[in-house]
Amino acid sequence: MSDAGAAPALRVDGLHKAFGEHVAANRVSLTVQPGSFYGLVGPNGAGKTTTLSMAVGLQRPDAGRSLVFGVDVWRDPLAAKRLMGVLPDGLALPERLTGRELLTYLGTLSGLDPATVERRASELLDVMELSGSAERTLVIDYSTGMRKKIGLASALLHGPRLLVLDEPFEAVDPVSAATLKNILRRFVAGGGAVLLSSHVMALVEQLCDTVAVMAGGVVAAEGPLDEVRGGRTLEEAFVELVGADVSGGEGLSWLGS
Ligand SMILES: Nc1ncnc2c1ncn2[C@@H]1O[C@H](COP(=O)(O)OP(=O)(O)OP(=O)(O)O)[C@@H](O)[C@H]1O
Repeated sequence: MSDAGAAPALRVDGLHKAFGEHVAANRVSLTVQPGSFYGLVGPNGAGKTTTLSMAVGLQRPDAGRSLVFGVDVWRDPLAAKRLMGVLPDGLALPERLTGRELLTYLGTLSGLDPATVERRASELLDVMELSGSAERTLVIDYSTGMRKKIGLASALLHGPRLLVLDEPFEAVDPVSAATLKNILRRFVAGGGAVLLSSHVMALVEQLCDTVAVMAGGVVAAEGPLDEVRGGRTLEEAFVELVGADVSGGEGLSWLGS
């Protein structure tokens, strides 16, 4: 293992993935520093999920590598996984468990002692507002927002130093979103690094210090938020960078007639 103290929290280097003729991620390189809140934005189909899933070791790249605090995700997956917490897109959770049972199961699997698992599970369930009556609910009966919250609790349970979160705020109500934002800010203030993808520019502007804009499988811009915005809103910069046609649906004459 290399010196984890000196290395970036995440270094993605030339990650490439094609599905048949279609290149979903084209030699993508990104660097997330410790203590950084990093936002990955891009239109639908830009390659964000493909990039994140390769970066964390869930999808094997055709080329390139991913290092978590200097540890190669594909060469040393166990060491890399100890350092990161992941909230994948379309998270598949064991569903016939309650939230507490799920955390207990995952905490035990990750090698934590039972007392630590119980203490952390209780704290996480409280903070995520999944204690009380929600504790008796099976994950299969959770709403989408509750799934995101238990997914984030699962990602935090083993005390990672890097969080990689694919659309963590999707379908989360505003009160829960405020709670999640506070948890993530605290995590970053404590020296952790967060990489998240989102479609919500306002949220990325509010939370992130560094952003990357992806379009058509390539990184169109990466850098400090203010640099990428260049005096505009992130949304304006985004539209310009991805060359989007922001038409108002002029063809839809039957709408509103
Ligand atoms: N397993 C797969 N098989 C075939 N094509 C795929 C597969 N996964 C992704 N793609 C294609 O790769 C491209 C990038 O998809 P990806 O899900 O990475 O984009 P995204 O930026 O996360 O999009 P969204 O914001 O809509 O979630 C899309 O054109 C998608 O159809």
